[in-house]
Amino acid sequence: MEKFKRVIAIVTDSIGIGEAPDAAKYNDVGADTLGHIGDFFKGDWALPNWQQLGLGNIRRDAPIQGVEPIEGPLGYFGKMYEISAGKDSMDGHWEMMGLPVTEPLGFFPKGFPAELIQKIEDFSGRKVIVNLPYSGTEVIAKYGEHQLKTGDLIVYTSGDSVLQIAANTAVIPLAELYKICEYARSITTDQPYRIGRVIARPYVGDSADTFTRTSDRHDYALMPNAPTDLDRLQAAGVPTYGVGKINDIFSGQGLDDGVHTTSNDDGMTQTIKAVTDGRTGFIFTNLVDFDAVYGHRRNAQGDGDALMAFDARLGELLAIMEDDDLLMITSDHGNDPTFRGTDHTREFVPLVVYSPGLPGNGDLGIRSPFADMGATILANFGVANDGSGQSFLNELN
Ligand SMILES: O=P(O)(O)O[C@@H]1C[C@H](O)[C@@H](CO)O1
Ligand SMILES: [Mn+2]
Ligand SMILES: [Mn+2]
Repeated sequence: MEKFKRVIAIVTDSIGIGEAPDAAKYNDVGADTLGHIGDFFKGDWALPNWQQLGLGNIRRDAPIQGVEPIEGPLGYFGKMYEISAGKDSMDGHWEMMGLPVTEPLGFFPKGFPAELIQKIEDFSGRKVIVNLPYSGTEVIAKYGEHQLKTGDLIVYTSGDSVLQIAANTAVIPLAELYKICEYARSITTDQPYRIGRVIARPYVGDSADTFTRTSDRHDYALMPNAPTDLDRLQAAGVPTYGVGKINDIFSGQGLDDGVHTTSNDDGMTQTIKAVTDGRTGFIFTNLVDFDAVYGHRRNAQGDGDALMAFDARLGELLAIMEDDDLLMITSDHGNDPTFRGTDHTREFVPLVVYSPGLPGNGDLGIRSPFADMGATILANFGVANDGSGQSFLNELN
């Protein structure tokens, strides 16, 4: 008999809480997404709902300005660090679900090999330009007008294992962009090109200062190369529901159902709706704006504002939770908006767990790998795990 009839896990994508133990390997020493956003606001910001659950209690030693530790938080608090080789969304989410990505994927800091580019050109009948690591907003600002004239494909990458294709839908219709991405995905699943994600990046606009990316982004992740905790839950008859890009990240594997979202706000609306609709089992939500709209744009103001907007919606969710609901809030990697470059940052991620039916005020300590989260969800539903994580269900007392 499960302890909780419904477990909700919300991933605040890219909200790290300080450099990870192996940050030096990624040249990310000093990264601290939440701490540096707090510094940017000089403490003049607040996340009252998340703080009352215990977010500020994770960092007693170096408090986040504006989100200090409190006496008697309502939830359980801790932080996790990952063992996956990459610091990307796919690695982080798969590891949460018991499948760390320890075998390094293809990274192309100097651009993709000519033979790979040639295949994409032959398939699409379009020339490929750029083929370098780039910020996705800067690359369309710089090459978008060229693309409008020529219909060339803008291919670029980043510090992650990603192959991104940006296309103005006025000259490359969305359906064609998806077809090209699906082809690119099909030729990049095995070494030496085993790439974590192919990402379709549609945008609109007729000049460099009006180009705007749309929410029709689509991430084509690798298929999980082994069962995840989602598969184990599904096989045990526990309903699994994905909100936001969860479905893309797992290529739908292990998910009964799901809903695409257009923003963090939509993501919280859909999560709250899943509760009011009476969905039970595991509800897995990703809120991507912190990463895609603010983190990669090094926009600390926007990131902080988005966190405060999330916190307000979190208050609505807390108000409708019942004693047999369990909520987990965590992240998949960092993306410090005050840090050099525009890539993710290798950080600890916060872990806050709450149920109205639990006394709270518990320290979950420092955990690794992220798979402890999935192991806890499996334990709640009485489903055997594969041993990659340790459940903390019994610490929720
Ligand atoms: O197009 P942008 O710069 O937003 O691309 C970022 C870089 C990451 O690899 C990718 C996935 O998170 O988004
Ligand atoms: Mn992410
Ligand atoms: Mn990202």
